[in-house]
Amino acid sequence: MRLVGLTGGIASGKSTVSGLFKSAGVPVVDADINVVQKGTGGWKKIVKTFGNDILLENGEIDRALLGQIVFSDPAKRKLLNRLLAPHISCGIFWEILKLWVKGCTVISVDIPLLFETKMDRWTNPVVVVWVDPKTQIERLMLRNGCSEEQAQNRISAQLALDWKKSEADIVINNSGSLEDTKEQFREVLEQVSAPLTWKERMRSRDGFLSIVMCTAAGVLLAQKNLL
Ligand SMILES: CC(C)(COP(=O)(O)OP(=O)(O)OC[C@H]1O[C@@H](n2cnc3c(N)ncnc32)[C@H](O)[C@@H]1O)[C@@H](O)C(=O)NCCC(=O)NCCS
Ligand SMILES: Nc1ncnc2c1ncn2[C@@H]1O[C@H](COP(=O)(O)OP(=O)(O)OP(=O)(O)O)[C@@H](O)[C@H]1O
Repeated sequence: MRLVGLTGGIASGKSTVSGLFKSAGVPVVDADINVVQKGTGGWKKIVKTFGNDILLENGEIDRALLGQIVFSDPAKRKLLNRLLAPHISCGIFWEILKLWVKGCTVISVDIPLLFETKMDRWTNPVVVVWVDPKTQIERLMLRNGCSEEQAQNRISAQLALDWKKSEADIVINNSGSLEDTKEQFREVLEQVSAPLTWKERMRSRDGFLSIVMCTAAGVLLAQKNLL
């Protein structure tokens, strides 16, 4: 099984490229999916830590408010990351397991903080969706309807996109048109669809064992309230 690590910077185009993978029939696991949904372990920890004021009337997390808090306060962001880390890795693990049981041989895993959380060890290849800084900030401001300062705060909350680019196995430059990106994607799809070499198989086996161990450790620590 090949786990493609899909990452990039905020608003660099990960979801756009995820969409291309899905259209090509490659399943995508989204790291963020349901992690703060009402009633989940992640939701409970957020309410316990940030209080009931973080909830909307329907009991869901007020994402806009939580985003404002954590993207303007690095200590609170670090705390949120620590609270959610075991739930995120656990969620990714189960999604991969379900797809593996179904017989999927190539799975794309969309993890915005792939390098920050060191999950790049699990995946091969690592695909970084890169965008030039000016376009990134313009797209982020447009999509989120936020100021330049707010957009910059969110960009600064992650490792530099140019550094991620330098660590990538494959780079998709999403600074141009959607058609440009689709053109690059066609080549990427060919590369990731190629059978794994022996070296890659060993690496993915080690990666899979790391996922199992990290998830088990995370769940155990979370149960003992050590996280
Ligand atoms: C803070 C939250 C509520 C903001 O929600 P909102 O709907 O405004 O943004 P959304 O979830 O679409 O995230 C947009 C992008 O922000 C970036 N981002 C999200 N969380 C973080 C974080 N903790 N640190 C740095 N960047 C982040 C990612 O690039 C992500 O793709 C939400 O992002 C969240 O719950 N984050 C914590 C989960 C997490 O760490 N996700 C990354 C998993 S690898
Ligand atoms: N090539 C492109 N041309 C024009 N607009 C684009 C292009 N690619 C993405 N966009 C737009 O830029 C914004 C960010 O793209 P996308 O949501 O795919 O990024 P992301 O990396 O998944 O973002 P996030 O990290 O915030 O989840 C969206 O509004 C999207 O429609």
